[in-house]
Amino acid sequence: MTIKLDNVSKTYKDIKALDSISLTIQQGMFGILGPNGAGKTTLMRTLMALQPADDGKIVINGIDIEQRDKIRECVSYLPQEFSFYASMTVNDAMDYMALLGGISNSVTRKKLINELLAKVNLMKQKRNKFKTLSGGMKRRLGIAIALLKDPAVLIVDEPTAGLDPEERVRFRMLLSEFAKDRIVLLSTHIVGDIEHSCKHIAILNQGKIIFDGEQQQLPDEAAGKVRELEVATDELSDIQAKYYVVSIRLMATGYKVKIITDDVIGVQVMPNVEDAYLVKMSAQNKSIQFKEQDLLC
Ligand SMILES: Nc1ncnc2c1ncn2[C@@H]1O[C@H](COP(=O)(O)OP(=O)(O)OP(=O)(O)O)[C@@H](O)[C@H]1O
Repeated sequence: MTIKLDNVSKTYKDIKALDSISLTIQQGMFGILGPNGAGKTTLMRTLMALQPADDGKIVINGIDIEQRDKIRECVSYLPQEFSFYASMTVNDAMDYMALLGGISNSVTRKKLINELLAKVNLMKQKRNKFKTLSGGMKRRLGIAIALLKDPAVLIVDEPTAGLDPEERVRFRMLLSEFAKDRIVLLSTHIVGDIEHSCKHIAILNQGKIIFDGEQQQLPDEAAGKVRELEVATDELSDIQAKYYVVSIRLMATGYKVKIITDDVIGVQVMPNVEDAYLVKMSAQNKSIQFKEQDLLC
């Protein structure tokens, strides 16, 4: 079970959304991490054969991406915003999608639907209308629908967007379960989405792969570049202006600030995965500004 991309490029007018991407993705969970505009959606759409690349070669499980119908048979996609007919019940939604997918035998459909709803823990909600489901339940229904055709590849966009912490954990565990016998590709800009579930990750930035490997390599590569210092309240803005700030924690007096730098200042700390990701990004894109919600205040 493999996805192989070889020098894949895609340009929209003057924007190179994918720039000579080469990747090999094996069975299990694989994370594609990158900021907004990195090219993640373009990559996902290309892998689903929804749009062609301009250059390069993609082969999924031995099938060339040019064989679109065959590719669509083995690749399923769960979008970030999964929506359905509001008044349709969970069971009817599954039945409708199974019928559309060509499962004409009603006994086969019923058995499959029950199996999948049990797997995603939605049996109790079987007769509930879509509009009454929580965000997490909707996403779990989305997964059950995506699995109807038993795809070899499941692509999930921003897996935990809008979910509460408990649902996030449950959803990640569910995806890990489904990755035991298929490729589950997670596309996200949130490190936490892939941190505990994906052994292998690729970081995409401005259409280029800037890291491809085991997640645990990342902190090692960033070692020596992250430092922590305590600053008084009136010094904070100077530090923010001078350094690439990763996080800010409010202390009894002032703040504890984590920065990316080669300067010998404060104390050196071992980077976590998120710090290491930001070290990579800072090396690529010096002008990135972090939004306030990205910082721990
Ligand atoms: N149809 C299009 N026409 C023109 N430019 C596009 C089109 N689709 C995407 N782009 C541009 O290509 C680049 C990559 O976009 P893409 O949506 O693939 O990134 P992304 O990583 O998915 O971002 P986000 O997380 O914000 O969805 C961006 O600069 C975007 O503006």
